Amino acid sequence: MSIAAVKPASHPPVKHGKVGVLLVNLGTPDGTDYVSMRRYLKEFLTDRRVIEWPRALWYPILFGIVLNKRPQKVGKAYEVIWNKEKNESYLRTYTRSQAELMATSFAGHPDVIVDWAMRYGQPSIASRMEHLQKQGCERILVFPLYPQYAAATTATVNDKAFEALLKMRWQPALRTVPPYHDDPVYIEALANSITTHLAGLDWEPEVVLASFHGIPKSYFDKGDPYYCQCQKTARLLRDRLGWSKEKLQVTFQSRFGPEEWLQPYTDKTVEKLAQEGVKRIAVFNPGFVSDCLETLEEIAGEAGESFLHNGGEKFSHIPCLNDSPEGMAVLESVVRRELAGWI
Ligand SMILES: C=CC1=C(C)c2cc3[nH]c(cc4nc(cc5[nH]c(cc1n2)c(C)c5CCC(=O)O)C(CCC(=O)O)=C4C)c(C)c3C=C
Ligand SMILES: [Fe+2]
Ligand SMILES: [Fe+2]
Repeated sequence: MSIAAVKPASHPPVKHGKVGVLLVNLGTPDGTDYVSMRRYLKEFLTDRRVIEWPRALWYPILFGIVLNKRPQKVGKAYEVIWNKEKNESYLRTYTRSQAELMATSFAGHPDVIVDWAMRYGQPSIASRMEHLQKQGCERILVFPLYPQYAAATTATVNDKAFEALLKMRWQPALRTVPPYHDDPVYIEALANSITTHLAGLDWEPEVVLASFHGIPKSYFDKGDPYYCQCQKTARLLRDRLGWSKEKLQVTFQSRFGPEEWLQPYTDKTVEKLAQEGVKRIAVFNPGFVSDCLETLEEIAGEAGESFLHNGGEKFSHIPCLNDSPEGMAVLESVVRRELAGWI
């Protein structure tokens, strides 16, 4: 007997048989004003995967000091790098564009639906998971947009995705994308973006810094593989480019709070290189899929100023892969591999 024969005429139409792909990046405030910034930072900094301190110790500092002062300070920094045309941060602009371009590349697979979400702020992971499920996705691939795994980034995205299933009667099957820090397609795309960018300059850098976002050293001591994966990305890039450890140096940026973070620090290294007489450097951010506050303001802006202020002469920031054809080739090759058996 066929299904059609047993389904009563009154049965509501049910969408099914689709596969969802959900690209997820870190997050972004809705605006640069105090209220939007505070809402965003509160969601971010109450995440136990981000700040692992005991709540009794952290909350008085967070609610007493950080959430009173930081929204204004960081809001001003966001204003400098805000995408005025779209009235949103570039992280949001690039993430949406990546999802749209990926959807185009899956045009030959009408059963695949590509969407995007943010871990903090809007659109939330839960809202997009629910939307995918309602469109008939019985399988969803969640892609935390971080080449190197960290509990503070990858794991918290995955936690949220699984949390969204808690509220669903008809749960889709869920897959999560593993880190791709050593994927040859990713290494090749980075190498090409570096060489293309440097070929466009009328000077050659003495040193190129691969600046990754930092994490507290204590997270590494507890077993986070992030540091090792950053080092492996850099080693593979050195091999590919034929560069020495002195030419391509790894640093860690964006320290937050009083703890020791992964070293060497980007800001201190930039200062030191200039003071030691290095005149020309370039910096790129291999751990960031898209340009954002941390790359545009902290590196292209602040680090550049600091290098020139301390005696350096030439500074260049190499953009992230963003929604470039090379960047999309990386994301698409990872997604196609992880969808194996589903499409
Ligand atoms: C203890 C705090 C933080 C950890 C650990 C951390 C890890 C981490 N973050 C990224 C990527 C991004 N972080 C961004 C902004 C940002 N990060 C923190 C704190 C920690 N990050 C804060 C408080 C902020 C907000 C800005 C500020 O107040 O300084 C962003 C930018 C978002 C944007 O909208 O532009 C990204 C991206 C990684 C990859 C990482 C660990 C590996
Ligand atoms: Fe961060
Ligand atoms: Fe920062």
